[in-house]
Amino acid sequence: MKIETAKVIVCSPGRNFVTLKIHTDQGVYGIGDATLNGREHAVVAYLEEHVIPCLIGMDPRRIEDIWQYLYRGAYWRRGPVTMRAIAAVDMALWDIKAKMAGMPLYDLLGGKSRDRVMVYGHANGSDIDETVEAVGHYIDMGYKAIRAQTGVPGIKDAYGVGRGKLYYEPADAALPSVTGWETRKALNYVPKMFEKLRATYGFDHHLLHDGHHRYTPQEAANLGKMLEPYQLFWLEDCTPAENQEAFKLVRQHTVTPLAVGEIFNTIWDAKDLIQNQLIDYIRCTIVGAGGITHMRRIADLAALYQVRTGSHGATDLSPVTMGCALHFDTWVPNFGIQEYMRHTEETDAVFPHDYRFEDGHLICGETPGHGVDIDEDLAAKYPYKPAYLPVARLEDGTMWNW
Ligand SMILES: O=C(O)[C@@H](O)[C@@H](O)[C@H](O)[C@H](O)CO
Ligand SMILES: [Mg+2]
Repeated sequence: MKIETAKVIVCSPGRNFVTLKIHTDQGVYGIGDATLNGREHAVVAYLEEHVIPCLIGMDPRRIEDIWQYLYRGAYWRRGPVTMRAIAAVDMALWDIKAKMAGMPLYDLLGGKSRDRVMVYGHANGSDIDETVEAVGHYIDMGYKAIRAQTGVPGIKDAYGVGRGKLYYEPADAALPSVTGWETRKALNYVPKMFEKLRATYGFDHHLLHDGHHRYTPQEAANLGKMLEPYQLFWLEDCTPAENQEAFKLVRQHTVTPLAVGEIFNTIWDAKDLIQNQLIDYIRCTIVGAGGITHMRRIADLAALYQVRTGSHGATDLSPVTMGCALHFDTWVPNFGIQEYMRHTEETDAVFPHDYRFEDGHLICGETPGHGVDIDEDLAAKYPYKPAYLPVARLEDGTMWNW
């Protein structure tokens, strides 16, 4: 069996997506997600110029060997561009293998460990009252777990506050928009939001919060400690994780569960955090961390240390990643939770899929493969539009972490 052709499809049905489609000489094709929000064309070039020419003629059944070839063979290994390109190839090859086997991907991975996958949605508002109302909207939609983010008085465009009710798209401008940040103001306001949320809705629902890399380790420890009475499911990205050691300081001061990893792209980014049990959930994604092949390694390492998966699932991860993630989540023994920021109807039309939302959970389909396809004719109607993620500056103009 041979890879006959492969092509990259770039489209923008509501937001930009990069999709790799691999055709084999047996008439079966597979697709993979290669979207890197705000840097899409870097991955397009990597795939078209440096990966696809090597793939032609390879045996698509040799998923592991192709993964090792693309990882070790690049010499310049790791990084978000390289690993997203490898992920797209990997997803497409697993899609092909499952189609050839006539089984849904979760079956090929080892079968179901659960029938459905608990997800969390994004509730946000310009202030505490608006966010409390938004959380109520998610509870009414049946969510068991809800992330809550609020605007903060005195901070321009604080992280996580969307423009619409259900959809939130941070990549909002043809050049990076400038947002503000001031940690002290956030530390004085965020705990009040969770106090109001628990007072309003009690403790029956999981509440989550994303620190989005904004705090120093000491500030993150302070926030984690202040949130303890509200029993969060997790505090995410509480401090930048390049220095994995930093989480020791946070862990010493708080029992609020910690989650990190959406910007990680290999197991090496997470190894010390997991082995030293500095986190409770690993947020790596199939598109961000080298595909299903590498995500299995990350999940298996995490399982040794009782760390559970909590994969990133923002709108900038295409339905192809969501489809693969749901099959993975249905199989993986140490599953925690799956983020699910709903895609727009335009996006869902370009990427027909068989997963469905029900009672606060997602259920993957039974179609052979990962259950997601791309309508190329419809995709062509949505040309790429440059869109950057914002940047963040402190009040004195210092560049900060968006
Ligand atoms: O946890 C999350 O969902 C966020 O961190 C993301 O929405 C993140 O801001 C975007 O994926 C960036 O493209
Ligand atoms: Mg996040």
